[in-house]
Amino acid sequence: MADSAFKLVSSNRMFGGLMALYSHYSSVLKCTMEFRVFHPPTSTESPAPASTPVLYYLSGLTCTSENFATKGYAQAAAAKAGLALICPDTSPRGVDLPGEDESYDFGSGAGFYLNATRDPWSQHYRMYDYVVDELPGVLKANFPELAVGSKEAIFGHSMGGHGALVLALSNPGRYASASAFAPICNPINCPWGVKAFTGYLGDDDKTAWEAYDASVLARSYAGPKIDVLVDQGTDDQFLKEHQLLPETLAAAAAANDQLDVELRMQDGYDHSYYFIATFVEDHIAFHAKYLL
Ligand SMILES: N[C@@H](CCC(=O)N[C@@H](CSC=O)C(=O)NCC(=O)O)C(=O)O
Repeated sequence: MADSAFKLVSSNRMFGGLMALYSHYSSVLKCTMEFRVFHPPTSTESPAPASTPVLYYLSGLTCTSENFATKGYAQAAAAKAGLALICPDTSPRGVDLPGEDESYDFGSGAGFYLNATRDPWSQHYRMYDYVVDELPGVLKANFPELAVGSKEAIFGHSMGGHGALVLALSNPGRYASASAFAPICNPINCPWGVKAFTGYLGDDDKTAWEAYDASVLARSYAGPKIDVLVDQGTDDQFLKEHQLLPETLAAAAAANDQLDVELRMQDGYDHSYYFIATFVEDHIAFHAKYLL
């Protein structure tokens, strides 16, 4: 086994809080993983047990935990609101599976926040369990001031928006709110999703895919009422390529009273971190309403 110790890799003071990078051995993914945490000033200055609400951010294809930390512009708003931002990586790393690094939309950097059932991927690619269970356990053990398990919300971008919506809708009551920037809303019907789900889950039983499709989950969601905010740029190349399908999610949610999805079409914005940075403050304020 690789070095299993939980470690602080680096830390920088930012807006009165701390932007930190950690590493640990994941027994779910069977590899060493990195994740970043923005600790707001309230949590570094007066760390009362379970007092700091936690907002998970799931990144998109090709990302690590770094993209959002360096290009998301979320820390000022999170510092002001007193929310901790948790940024996991997007896949297992360095596990050396054949074909893992051949394409940007499958394998490394493209874990799709699911539990693979097909060999060899099922040995390592279990990002759903990692984000829902293992990582919160690591946070709880190392940062007692974080309100893990009591005040949590989730958001993400593109593949990470898909992850945020799926995790929120398949764990009713766990996350106080969910939001997304340009999420993949109906992966069972888009090229990215079909490729990933075929590889990770196989195509013998496509009903198994539905557990990881936000639009399917939105139709049947029966948990406590949850509000969801989605921002989508109108000039997003992947929207035009029918990878994102926000209209399918909106239609599914419209038929379900337990779910309030606000889909905001943002004129002229693309799929990039410039778009995310523009609206991230709105998303932090949205989650703060439910977490504070
Ligand atoms: N072909 C491109 C596609 C990668 C890309 O655009 N990734 C997006 C997320 S797309 C859906 O999950 C991203 O966030 N990229 C990182 C960034 O910092 O912009 C490529 O390989 O670059």
